[in-house]
Order: sequence, then C-alpha cells, then structure tokens
Amino acid sequence: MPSIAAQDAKAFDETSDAIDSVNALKGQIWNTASEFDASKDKTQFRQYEDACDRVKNFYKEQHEKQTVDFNIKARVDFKSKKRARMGVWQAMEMLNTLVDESDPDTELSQIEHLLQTAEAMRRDGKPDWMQVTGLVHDLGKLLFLFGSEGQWDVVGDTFVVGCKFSDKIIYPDTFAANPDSVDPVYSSEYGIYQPHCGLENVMLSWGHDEYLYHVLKDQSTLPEEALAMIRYHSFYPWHREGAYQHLMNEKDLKHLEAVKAFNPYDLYSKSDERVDPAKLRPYYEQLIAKFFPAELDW
Ligand SMILES: O[C@H]1[C@H](O)[C@@H](O)[C@H](O)[C@@H](O)[C@@H]1O
Ligand SMILES: [Fe+2]
Ligand SMILES: [Fe+2]
Repeated sequence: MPSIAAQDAKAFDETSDAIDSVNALKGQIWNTASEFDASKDKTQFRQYEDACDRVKNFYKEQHEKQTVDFNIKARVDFKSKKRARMGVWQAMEMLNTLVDESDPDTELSQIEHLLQTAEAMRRDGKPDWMQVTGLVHDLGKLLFLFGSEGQWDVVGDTFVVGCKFSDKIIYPDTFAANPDSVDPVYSSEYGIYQPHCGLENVMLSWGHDEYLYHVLKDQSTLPEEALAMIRYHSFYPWHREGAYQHLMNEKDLKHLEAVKAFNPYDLYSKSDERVDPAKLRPYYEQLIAKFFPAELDW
C-alpha cells in the first residue's frame, strides 16, 4: 500500500500532467478556423451590444434565473418525466413553431436552420455522422413545448453554474441579479468543483444542449465527438472565449476540437440561401435511419 503522502503526490502529478497538456494544446485548438469560417464576414454575427430588446431582455431573465437550485430541479424533472415518443423528422416539424428569442442572427424557422447547418456540412464533404449532428443539434429546443418555464431555460448561450459566473459570458453584468452571485461558495473561482475535474462533472446552465445530449446518448449510434458537439455547442464562453480552462481535463480538449469544427456551420450558415425541406427530406431520412431508431423517447 503506498503511503497517503505518496498517493497525494501521484494525484498531484496526474493533475499537473493534465494541466500541462491542456496548456500545450489549447492554444492550437482555440485558434483554429475552418475553411467555412474563413469565407464569412464574422462581423455580421453575434453582435450583442447592438442587439434588439428582445435579445437583451431574454438574457437578463436567463442570467437572473439560472441558479444551482433551478439546475438541480431541472435535472430531476427531466429524469422523472416522459414527454413524447416520435421520430427525428417529426420532431423537426414539431419544433418549427418556435421563434428563438435569444438569437440576434436569424428570423428563419428552426427546421430551416437545422437543414442549413447540415447542408453547409454536406457541401464541405463532412462525414455522415457530422451532417446528421448538424441536422438534429437544436432539437433540444422541443423542451419549450414540453413544459419549460419559458425560453430562458431552453435557448441561448450556456455557462457553468455552481462557481463564479465568467466575465466571458455575454452581458456579464446581468448576473448581479442572480442570487448565486453573492453565495460564498457558488461565487468562488472553483465553487463546488475541483481543479480540472472535467466538464462532464460540472453543471452547465440547463437548456436545449444538455437536454438533447441526455436524450440522444442512449438512443443513437452517434460517436462521442457528435455528442460533444450537441452538448457544448452553445457554450460560447468556453469554445469561443477560452473561459473555464481551470475545470477542463484531457477529454475536454478532444471535445473542444470537435465543437470548434462544428460551430462555424451552426453560426455562419444562418446567412446561406433558403432551403426546401420537402426536397431535402429523402436524403436526410436515409441519414437519420443510419443513426437513430424509427422512434425515440424525448
Ligand atoms: O441564440 C442562440 C441559439 O439560437 C442557439 O441555438 C444556441 O446554440 C446559441 O448558443 C444561442 O446563442
Ligand atoms: Fe443551439
Ligand atoms: Fe443552431
């Protein structure tokens, strides 16, 4: 039996190895841009300072209400309820009634956004699994039709709850109204978490990413990268701004790379040409059949 001191030293070495490799790789990953990224004028997107009141009010409410208590309750509710049973295309059609209040960049319907994302990936020759991930990535917004409290617990960028709210989140001042921001534990650097504990062990603000990840992880044959794309695609303070590095482990580096490859298709396809869902349906139905059962529990 190694002594406690030796075990501590080993644990410390492992943590510092993880930190070293996070540090070595992160610069490379955070700075990568894809071909698709390069062809778009980025100044047209995510201009939150100039956004309309609809968007600003949305985030004011979300940042006030996403507390640790709420997040625990949302996860318990998720596990204890049955919502619906249907296929992927039917879910896309059902989602179409939602107009996302958090989005300053598109007025198009959700089905069009999903198809635009997938089509942009298809044009760039991305693999089947990634195209289908693009196709489904926002289906978690169905939560809104399944009894969410509003849009604030469904859409918008995500962030970590249970530790200090990062100033890399858009409209950071609005967290002053969140009771967790004056809680001595929840407002500290690490809060309820351990250094480099890994993002799978932290609570991201509840919404469409987290919900869909939990729905699909056991009901699809999507690879790990695809599930990371779904789970973290709204986590802009992390994947775009480089926040929360003190909570990352090595697995998250791989996930970061996947999310960074996904993001430009989600964001910049919003300015692409309109698509015709009826025309595209046969192609995507055969992709859906490769990765999902005919019906899923939502
Ligand atoms: O407003 C958008 C929302 O429409 C997206 O679905 C989400 O992923 C983004 O992070 C958010 O900023
Ligand atoms: Fe999204
Ligand atoms: Fe999206």
